[in-house]
Amino acid sequence: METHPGNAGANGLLGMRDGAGLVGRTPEKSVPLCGRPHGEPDLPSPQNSDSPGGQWRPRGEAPPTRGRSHQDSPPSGRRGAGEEEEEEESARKSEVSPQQKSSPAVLGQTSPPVRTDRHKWIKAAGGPALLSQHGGPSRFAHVVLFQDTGVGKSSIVWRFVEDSFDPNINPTIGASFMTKTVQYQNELHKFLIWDTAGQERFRALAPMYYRGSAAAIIVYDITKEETFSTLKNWVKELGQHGPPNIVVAIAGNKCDLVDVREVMERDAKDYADSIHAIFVETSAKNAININELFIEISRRIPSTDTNPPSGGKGFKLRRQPSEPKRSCC
Ligand SMILES: Nc1nc2c(ncn2[C@@H]2O[C@H](COP(=O)(O)OP(=O)(O)OP(=O)(O)O)[C@@H](O)[C@H]2O)c(=O)[nH]1
Repeated sequence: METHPGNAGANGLLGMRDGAGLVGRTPEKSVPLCGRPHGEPDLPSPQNSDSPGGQWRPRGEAPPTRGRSHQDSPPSGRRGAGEEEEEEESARKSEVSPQQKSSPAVLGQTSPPVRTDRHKWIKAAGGPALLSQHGGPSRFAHVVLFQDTGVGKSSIVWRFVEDSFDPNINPTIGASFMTKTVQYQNELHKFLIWDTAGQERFRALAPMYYRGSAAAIIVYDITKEETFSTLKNWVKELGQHGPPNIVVAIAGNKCDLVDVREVMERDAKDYADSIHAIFVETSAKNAININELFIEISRRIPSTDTNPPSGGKGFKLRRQPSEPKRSCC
């Protein structure tokens, strides 16, 4: 089991968060938006996944040791699976909590390497058929998150990887890196996630992160109209300078705060449709549509094998079964 937050500074120092867990079966259809119940959940939550190694803990229990930081260079392009393995091993050498993520002091901290139960876990997840030649997940996807500070990028990633939420999370410095492996159809997909800092002083670093990415999640805060405006600048930049076939996803975060909404869901959806982007309203706080967002990204990233993913056109969004029952939006 692995978990880990961290940061990268403008000087190229970066942190790593690492985790793995199972997300269940294939999404089936589209529609639902934040807070609307949409039938029975079709994806097991992290809590009820059977991930060996105790990746997911019961709610209320203290988080596992989390946070890894290591010193490295930002990505200069997509890397091979073998390099990713090395990257992970390197990252296991030190740890940092999410509360510490902006503290330069933690960047040099180290702790004993954390043992990974990757192979055991993969076997339990589905057997050798899911393994790639090198024994790891069969697909890797670099995903990067962008936007202004405070929209909830880190919280989304933290929710996805660790299924936790920290209301006092610190601003990201530079960027942080985390991983999570999910099952999609008959494969294990490993997400390698760059969470970039939203503060203006780190703006110039963005190209280093999106150049090597297969997908970009541009997050806005539904309670702040200006974040929806800046989102369009990111879309434009990605269109001009990003990888040609990068999958773009737009996430309207904080949909638990619907009472103070400034961005209409319909407007955002229409815009997303106009640029052929994935769209979803999320709540990192209430764990709404976070897994679904990543699963849809996984679905849209072109497969390199001869068996392209099958299934419907959309994906089914749902309220996470692990969440409180109160309505969101
Ligand atoms: N109500 C609510 N608050 C959220 C949600 N997601 C994040 N927040 C809060 O928004 C604030 C900013 O969250 P972050 O995840 O640090 O935002 P960020 O976009 O990563 O910010 P930078 O790291 O500075 O780029 C924190 O106080 C979070 O607790 C959400 O879904 N709902």
